[in-house]
Amino acid sequence: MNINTVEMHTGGEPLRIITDGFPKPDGKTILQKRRFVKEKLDNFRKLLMHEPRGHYDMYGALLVEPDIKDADIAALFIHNEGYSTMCGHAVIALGRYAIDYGHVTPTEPETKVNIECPCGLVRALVEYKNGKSGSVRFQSVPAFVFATDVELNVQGHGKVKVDISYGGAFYAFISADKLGLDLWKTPINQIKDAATMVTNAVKNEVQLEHPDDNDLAFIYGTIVTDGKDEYSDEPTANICVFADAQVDRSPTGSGVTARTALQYHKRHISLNKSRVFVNARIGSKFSAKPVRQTKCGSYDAVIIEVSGHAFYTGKSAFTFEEDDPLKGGFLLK
Ligand SMILES: O=C(O)[C@H]1NCC[C@@H]1O
Repeated sequence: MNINTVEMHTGGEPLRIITDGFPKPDGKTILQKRRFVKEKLDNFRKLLMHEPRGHYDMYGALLVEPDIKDADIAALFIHNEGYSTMCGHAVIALGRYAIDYGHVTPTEPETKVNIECPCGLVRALVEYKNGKSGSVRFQSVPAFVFATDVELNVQGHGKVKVDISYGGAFYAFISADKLGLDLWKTPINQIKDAATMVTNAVKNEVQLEHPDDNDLAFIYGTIVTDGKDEYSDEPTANICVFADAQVDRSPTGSGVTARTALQYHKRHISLNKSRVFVNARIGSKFSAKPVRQTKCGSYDAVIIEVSGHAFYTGKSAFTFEEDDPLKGGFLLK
């Protein structure tokens, strides 16, 4: 058995695009396909995300058949623990990939690439000049604030308040100082542990819901911020800890979507005003702006546009030997 991939990164966050060799999932809709892979093919995720072929913080996209008429490609998102519903850094990479690998015919100066994600259809525009794809901007699914000032009992931190917002996935938001952390100086493992305690508290104490599908209603991660949510021309920093204590090397596209929706809700930013978001440790940047108000069920929602740039890092042809005692992969925690 061989599995071939195209390797990219967006702001330092890896993306392993699985192009062939992965079994075709059953299911009509993308959420049915996501459920099928999660329940019946999860061993393949571990092969490709875990060691020795991957690592604790690996991230991947499995290309599947689209089921939305306007979609050019469709992808499931995989990581160290399972399957996310949205991945902005992956959308930025897949925008380039779709053009460069012939899924979409390029047009200058920008090419439309519609990407079906588990959360819905994400519309990307890929810069294309002189025969080369470049930066990508995408408009995500409706983003909305689920709740603000939610008081939680967080292990090791007592009572803390978080905001919870949806940007294709649900995130808890808290500024680093509220956890006694310094976004730039605190050892990353301490930030990771604290953020994970916040995520666990949300899991234990908050019943999330999403108007479209219950499969979307789970807390994906916690984003620790610099607290600078009032609009400024200066970048604002954050660190996203998601899945099983995985740390995003990018500013987190779905997280920036949710954070911008939160800033818009709090009147810290207005429509078509762009803000720069930076990963506090890597320095990689995305920009984001609210573009129009909408609804998501009964929630007041907003469409957010996120921009960034992805790069190719290689191709892989993975092989597997039946008598390999570690052929299933492993994670060192
Ligand atoms: O950029 C994003 O949205 C993704 N990066 C890793 C965690 C999220 O899925």
